[in-house]
Amino acid sequence: MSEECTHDCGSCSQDCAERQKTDFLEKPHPMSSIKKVIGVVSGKGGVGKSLVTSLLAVMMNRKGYHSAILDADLTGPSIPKAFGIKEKATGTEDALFPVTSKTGIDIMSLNLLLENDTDPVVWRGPIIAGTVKQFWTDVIWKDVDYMFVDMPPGTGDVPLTVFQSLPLDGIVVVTSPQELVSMIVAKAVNMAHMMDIPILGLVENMSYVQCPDCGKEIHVFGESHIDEIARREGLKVLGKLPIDPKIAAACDAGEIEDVKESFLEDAVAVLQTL
Ligand SMILES: Nc1ncnc2c1ncn2[C@@H]1O[C@H](COP(=O)(O)OP(=O)(O)OP(=O)(O)O)[C@@H](O)[C@H]1O
Repeated sequence: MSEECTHDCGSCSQDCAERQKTDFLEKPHPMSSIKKVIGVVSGKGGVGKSLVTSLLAVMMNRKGYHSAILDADLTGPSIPKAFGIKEKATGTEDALFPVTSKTGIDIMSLNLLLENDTDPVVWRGPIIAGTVKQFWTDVIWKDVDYMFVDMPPGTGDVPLTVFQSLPLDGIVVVTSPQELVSMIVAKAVNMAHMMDIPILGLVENMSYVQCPDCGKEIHVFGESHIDEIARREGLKVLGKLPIDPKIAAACDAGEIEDVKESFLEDAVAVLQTL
């Protein structure tokens, strides 16, 4: 503690031994039961974060765990479409109920509450962040083994709220080869360290294209550096997903649960150890 200490930790950045930890964690609905909460993050939009969130939920569900998805990407909620969910979420005066997919994955997303899927969400940051918190506090999540939180891209207001309000057991960082991977990964790593949240590992999406004739892997964005970066940061690589027209078609058709390829087996193995 410095001699000038005012005992007001809120206005001081010193990381001294006396520092009081501020706990912003929100309590889930009293009728909820959620064992593990995993955040899926990316440095920028469009790298396939929602796809990886969906595939992780599908694969864990296939292993016999009850999966759920909290879609915190409110301005680009793509989860319901990938699962082909057309119905709307219902609720009572003091609770909301998630919609269950055809294989039993519970999902809450803003698009399940909007009258039209195409309604834009022209809300300011604090309203968006408040809504995400409500998806945690006001939704009854029953007997969930693994909840996957599809985070908005970047390190802005909403990801920060999720990091502070939800008891995350770990995060998975999704990158693509054409990102400035090293810097983006370092940012995510630093943010997670600041928040004391374990990084489970990295997933590289759009890593390569597999030639349908000879099976050769073509690295359209150049050679991947993910292994080298992971080594440098002391992280695991949890999977490399190819660019696959079948995946895009499954997302568009709402049939993500029918994707059988097991690109993320290493991620599943790590999740099972939590
Ligand atoms: N490996 C892949 N092969 C084929 N299509 C893919 C692949 N990864 C993602 N896509 C397609 O790219 C689009 C964007 O993916 P996705 O919504 O998962 O990205 P995102 O990072 O969550 O984006 P945002 O940050 O904007 O929400 C989707 O239509 C998806 O089907």
